[in-house]
Amino acid sequence: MRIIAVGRIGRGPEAELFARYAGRVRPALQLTELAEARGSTGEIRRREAEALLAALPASAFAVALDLGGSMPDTEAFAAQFGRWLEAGRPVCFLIGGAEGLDRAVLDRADAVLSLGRLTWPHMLARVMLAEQIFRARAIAAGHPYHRAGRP
Ligand SMILES: C[S@@+](CC[C@H](N)C(=O)[O-])C[C@H]1O[C@@H](n2cnc3c(N)ncnc32)[C@H](O)[C@@H]1O
Repeated sequence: MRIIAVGRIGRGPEAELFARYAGRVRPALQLTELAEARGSTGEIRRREAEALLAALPASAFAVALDLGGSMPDTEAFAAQFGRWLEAGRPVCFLIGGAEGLDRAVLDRADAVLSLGRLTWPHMLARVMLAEQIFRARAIAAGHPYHRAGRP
């Protein structure tokens, strides 16, 4: 499984947090970073869309991260993610840059996932996604990391 994301995380707290969660995921969670494009808002979206789609394997099951996507709870996401993995296509999550994802990416996506109605910086979106992927795999494995329900 792979995250294909616009922007380079460099060093810093976001990189440390991403590594903390991504490093625990099995099978390994790969990261492909793409350069942020320049130009007008439309040009940025279009150029970043071209790069995202070029980095996406033709056989991939593409999951676009977008505010307009479905908003499953953690258990539903874990179940859905398990089915995507079992289907055998490489699962690739796509995260946009500051201007968001172009329509072309959303049209290619096999699923569109929202992390909630709040807009997050793209570097934090990648951290939150990595945590949820780790949590989903922990649920699938029966690992006690996820404590379901309220105390
Ligand atoms: C700063 S946001 C882009 C905001 C942009 N104005 C838009 O409406 O999409 C950068 C990227 O982070 C991801 N992102 C941020 N908040 C998100 C959320 N609540 N749900 C899903 N993805 C989110 C998306 O991939 C988005 O393209």
